[in-house]
Amino acid sequence: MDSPAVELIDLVKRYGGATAVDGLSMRAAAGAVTAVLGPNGAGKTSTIEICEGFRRADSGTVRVLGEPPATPALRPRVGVMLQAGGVPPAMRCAEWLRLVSRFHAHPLDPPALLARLGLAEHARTPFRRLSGGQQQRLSLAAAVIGRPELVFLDEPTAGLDPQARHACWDLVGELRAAGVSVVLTTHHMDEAERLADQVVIIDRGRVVAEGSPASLTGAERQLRFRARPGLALEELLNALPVGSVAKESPAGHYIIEGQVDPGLLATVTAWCAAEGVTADDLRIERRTLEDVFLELTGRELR
Ligand SMILES: Nc1ncnc2c1ncn2[C@@H]1O[C@H](COP(=O)(O)OP(=O)(O)OP(=O)(O)O)[C@@H](O)[C@H]1O
Repeated sequence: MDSPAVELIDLVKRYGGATAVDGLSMRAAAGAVTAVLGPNGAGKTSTIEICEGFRRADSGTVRVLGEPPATPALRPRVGVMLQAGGVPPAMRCAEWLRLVSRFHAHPLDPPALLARLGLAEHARTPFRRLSGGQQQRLSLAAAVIGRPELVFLDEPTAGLDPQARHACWDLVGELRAAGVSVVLTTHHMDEAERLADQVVIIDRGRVVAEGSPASLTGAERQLRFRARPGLALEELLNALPVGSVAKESPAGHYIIEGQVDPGLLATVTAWCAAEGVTADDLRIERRTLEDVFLELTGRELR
């Protein structure tokens, strides 16, 4: 097996008395996109910033491209996009990218990269005058300009408009195609499903699930529909085969799990008709990563 791009064993990070990362172990495969998911405060940024060498672990083993994280030789090999900051406020876009490019032996062309991320017309704009989404894009450009072997992207599409989000996804796809290892965090489950080869879900500083999006969501299908809230699901369940599950989550959104076949579909629609209920958006689909995420991490706010 190829050596992983990132390997963490029993990682622990404490802030005062609070344990943010609590014995976390994971591997990010080389040449793959690994998405680290978790609720607010789960420990994602702490973990990523330890890998980037910006924070120190209290205990555990961290290997980044086979090296301890703060090893100077890693700097040209690893690209980093922070959640915020890192760029001097008065620095103009093009100037910053040119400066960062000088730290690398074979950088991408700064003007071409600016154009690629829709920042060409802001080349002379100081960082502090960029919008939040434009600042994000400049940080993304700086992370990849050195043609790194491994890139850490902490919430790369947070606050981006749909066009910029797609540009970011395209860039991640190209990095992957070029054999670059990508480790990213995101709160967008659709983004993880679309981009990631491997998903690691963490909660309260520990890994609660990992695998490919398809292995996490499974092959089972569900029947979903929308209708007025509060339907008598116990009655519907009586009409369904034993072992079926019917739930309302959130209010007015219904999910039927079990042997989803023509018989089940007919039973549900007949029951709805008898109840005088129109089942809107009736569809059969696989569980989404968001379903799995909520099942594993719960619904309470963090
Ligand atoms: N510098 C710090 N000092 C004290 N506590 C911190 C510090 N950084 C993070 N924490 C705490 O550690 C926990 C994990 O934070 P972290 O930023 O790693 O989570 P996260 O999963 O990245 O969250 P989010 O999705 O909100 O970005 C949180 O409870 C947070 O309040």
